[in-house]
Amino acid sequence: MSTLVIDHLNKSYGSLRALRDMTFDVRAGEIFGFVGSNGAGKTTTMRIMLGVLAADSGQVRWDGVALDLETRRRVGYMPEERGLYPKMKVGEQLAYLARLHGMSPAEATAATEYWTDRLGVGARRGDNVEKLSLGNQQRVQLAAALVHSPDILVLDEPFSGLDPVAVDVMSAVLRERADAGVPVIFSSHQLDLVERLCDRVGIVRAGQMEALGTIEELRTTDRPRWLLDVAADPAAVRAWAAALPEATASAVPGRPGAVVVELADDAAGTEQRLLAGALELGAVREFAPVRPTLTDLFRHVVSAADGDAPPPDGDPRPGRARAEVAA
Ligand SMILES: Nc1ncnc2c1ncn2[C@@H]1O[C@H](COP(=O)(O)OP(=O)(O)OP(=O)(O)O)[C@@H](O)[C@H]1O
Repeated sequence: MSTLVIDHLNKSYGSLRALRDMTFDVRAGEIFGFVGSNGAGKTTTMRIMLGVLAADSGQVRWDGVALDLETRRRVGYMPEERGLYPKMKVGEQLAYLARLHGMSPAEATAATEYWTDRLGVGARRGDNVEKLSLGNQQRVQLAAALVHSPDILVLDEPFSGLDPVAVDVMSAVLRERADAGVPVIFSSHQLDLVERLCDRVGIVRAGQMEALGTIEELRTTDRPRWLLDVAADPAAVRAWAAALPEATASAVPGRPGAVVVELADDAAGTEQRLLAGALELGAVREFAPVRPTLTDLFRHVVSAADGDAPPPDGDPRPGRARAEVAA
């Protein structure tokens, strides 16, 4: 099984450093979610992966070998700027793209029919692309990325503008391709979707990979947070929580008897002592770990940001979440 390795990519546009040692990998059979704020460098990275843009330094390898023209023909790419010919018929266009990738006319026709049907635009094969709604054009664009049975999938915001049914179809297709051993990477700002779909996630900021890992790894913290809802005088609960040693407490809006306590460490039994302390105040209505969502993690990573400006060299960026640091 082959891994796609993005190895220390650097890229500047004039004086703007768009990528700074961008490093991660996408493994065969996984769906990798590539997230980051606007201008963080996702499209630049993907364009370099496709060879439509050259890196200043660094390399993209597949199966241990630098991506060459031949390997790039085996990539299914969905560019952010999209790339369909508006005045060409959907079916003809897809068959043409399949032929460009070396399929026979019969194979190209069969693949075109399969993917347009699968993506719900089979009835539009005879229409010019420009006649389709934006969402349907997007489905055709995904068909264009898939029609030649690629060994690698690189998709720039494939879900933007899709209705929920199309999102489900697209999600199922990506999972199916990954299950067939294809490394799949896509960028998205729809973090709930990324959280649901991806095996691993990379959060990019200012051209650099800031946090990398499974959602589970990224959510794991050495400062666990617990929600406590106690049937007692809210002021007493808050005072008790504020006085806890080595912990930070915050109120929960709309829930007077509840507090969220962030523990200083995850030493065994700490949370049980917390619970025991709360029980001395009154009956505990709820006691549960508070786990960050991908959106929380994203905010945390990106909150250190000041627009697109890269951090100064050596800046430790307090609080950065990094489950796995790419070598
Ligand atoms: N052709 C270009 N010339 C000059 N600057 C560019 C060019 N392309 C991108 N940039 C800049 O490089 C940085 C990275 O842009 P990129 O498009 O890779 O970000 P992105 O993460 O894909 O953003 P978005 O989520 O908004 O699509 C941005 O500051 C952008 O303005």
